[in-house]
Amino acid sequence: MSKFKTKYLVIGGGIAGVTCVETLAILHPEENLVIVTASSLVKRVTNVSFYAKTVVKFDVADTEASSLMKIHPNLKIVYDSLKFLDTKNKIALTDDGTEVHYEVVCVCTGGLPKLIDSNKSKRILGIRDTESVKEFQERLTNGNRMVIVGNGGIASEIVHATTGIQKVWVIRDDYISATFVDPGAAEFFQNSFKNKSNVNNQTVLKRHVFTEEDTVVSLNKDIKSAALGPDWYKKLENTKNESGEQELEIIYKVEVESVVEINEEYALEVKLTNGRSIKCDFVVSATGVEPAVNFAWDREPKRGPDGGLAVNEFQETSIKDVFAAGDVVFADWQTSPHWFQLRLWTQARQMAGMAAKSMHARIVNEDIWQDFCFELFTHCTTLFGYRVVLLGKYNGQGLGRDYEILLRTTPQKEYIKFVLQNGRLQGAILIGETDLEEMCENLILDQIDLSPFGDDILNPDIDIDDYFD
Ligand SMILES: Cc1cc2nc3c(=O)[nH]c(=O)nc-3n(C[C@H](O)[C@H](O)[C@H](O)COP(=O)(O)OP(=O)(O)OC[C@H]3O[C@@H](n4cnc5c(N)ncnc54)[C@H](O)[C@@H]3O)c2cc1C
Ligand SMILES: NC(=O)C1=CN([C@@H]2O[C@H](COP(=O)(O)OP(=O)(O)OC[C@H]3O[C@@H](n4cnc5c(N)ncnc54)[C@H](OP(=O)(O)O)[C@@H]3O)[C@@H](O)[C@H]2O)C=CC1
Repeated sequence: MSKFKTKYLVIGGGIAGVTCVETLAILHPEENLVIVTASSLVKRVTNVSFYAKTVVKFDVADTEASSLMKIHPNLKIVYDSLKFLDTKNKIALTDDGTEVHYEVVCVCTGGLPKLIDSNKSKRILGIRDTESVKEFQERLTNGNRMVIVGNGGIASEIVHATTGIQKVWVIRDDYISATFVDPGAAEFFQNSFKNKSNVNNQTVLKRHVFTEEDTVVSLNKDIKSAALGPDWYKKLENTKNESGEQELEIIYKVEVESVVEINEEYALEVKLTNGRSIKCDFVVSATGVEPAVNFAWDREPKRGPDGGLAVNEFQETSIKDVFAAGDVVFADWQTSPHWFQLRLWTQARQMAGMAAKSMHARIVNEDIWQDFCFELFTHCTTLFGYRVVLLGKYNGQGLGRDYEILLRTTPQKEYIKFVLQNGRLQGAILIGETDLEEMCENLILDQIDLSPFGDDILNPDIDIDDYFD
């Protein structure tokens, strides 16, 4: 049994754990730091580019955990899983019996896919790490029909990236990609992938006083490695069943009632709440994540309603000197009006940077303030081949019924939505190469009254940046 003594301890080698190590390497390189990671490959952020002060795009790369020693001279890596955290005596115990005595610890154990009907069949797949993608690729190569359940990031990416297989996409909303966009943007995406050659590219600009009800109008119209990163689905592009048919059917406003294994041409029968049944080779359950608090404690910390470790604005749990960051966390502070939690790379990175600063401040006995990045929700991603930037309350989240939406859309080129309340910008969806990120960031953060500008704010013939220079 090995024993280590350290000031700083980090648990988990995902983006949160590694960012915490990297930040501590800058803040306190002369102190000892131990990372306990269940996987020898860890995630590192690379190619960071700033679209605005808080709008950051980056790549994520798998790297050997040992490479972290280059950035932190006093780092010790324990390749094992945390089994028990004794927070009174400040000892972390791993599966193989290693004891790490720490002063401050940061728990970054991530999340696990939350599957529908997970006990019933091995053919219900969740996507989280490299191993689960390999299994998915095998099923894709040999399958003829899959059912995709869920309407968030993973489902949208799978629908876009897979070919040569029939896809039945089962969603409980009445428009696609509801986690990230609104019905209008969903229509923009669908028109792009349905009718590439037959689109009138005229720009349409309109203002509409929306209520929340309007925004849902039918369009008819056991963790072993870290979560994947932004470009994971590119691996799927070369995985095809050459003899398979390419076909997509979207079934709106239904849920899965049951999934039964059958012994017929297809191995599964999926029954839906609308009475329909679909036979398929496998199901992808892209139905969200749950926090992975997969170890025991001497005393239970406060948890959020989703089971995540509740943390304050300094990323500290209800147990002193126990910090947490990333998907395992529930943000339990009074958030700023334009920020909310979504389990994303960006937030794992931001929370881990904050946790590292707080841990360092505790050790050196300094005061600290919450980082500026928590002032504004930002997410930069790619959906259906388009750059998508989401800012603030981009879907009117929590604004009640009293807000306006200003839209500008040019089919196949861009979709821009401003969410305004009392004439002030509260959020925005920017799809395509709009170049509006910085202006929107400033307008939301400064809460400038935009009523004098009317619809000119989004008039394509006017350079709106000039107004605010
Ligand atoms: C398919 C997919 C695509 C995604 N795409 C995007 C995207 O495009 N943009 C975006 O912003 N976000 C994306 N996300 C979300 C993003 O990956 C997560 O929000 C982020 O990875 C969370 O990082 P984390 O470090 O908190 O957790 P994880 O990445 O899950 O890392 C947790 C780490 O802890 C380790 N661990 C767990 N338990 C223990 C234990 N007991 N002891 C020791 N180690 C342990 C694990 O091995 C792992 O290394 C995607 C997620 C998935 C699944
Ligand atoms: N490009 C990006 O930024 C990407 C980000 N990610 C992140 O990775 C994580 C995992 O992605 P994903 O699994 O897509 O999770 P998301 O949280 O993005 O989406 C989950 C979806 O599943 C739906 N859902 C939940 N339970 C059920 C159920 N029982 N039946 C039917 N639908 C259900 C949710 O609906 P409802 O909202 O109604 O609960 C929601 O539409 C998320 O944190 C996500 O943000 C993943 C891929 C890409």
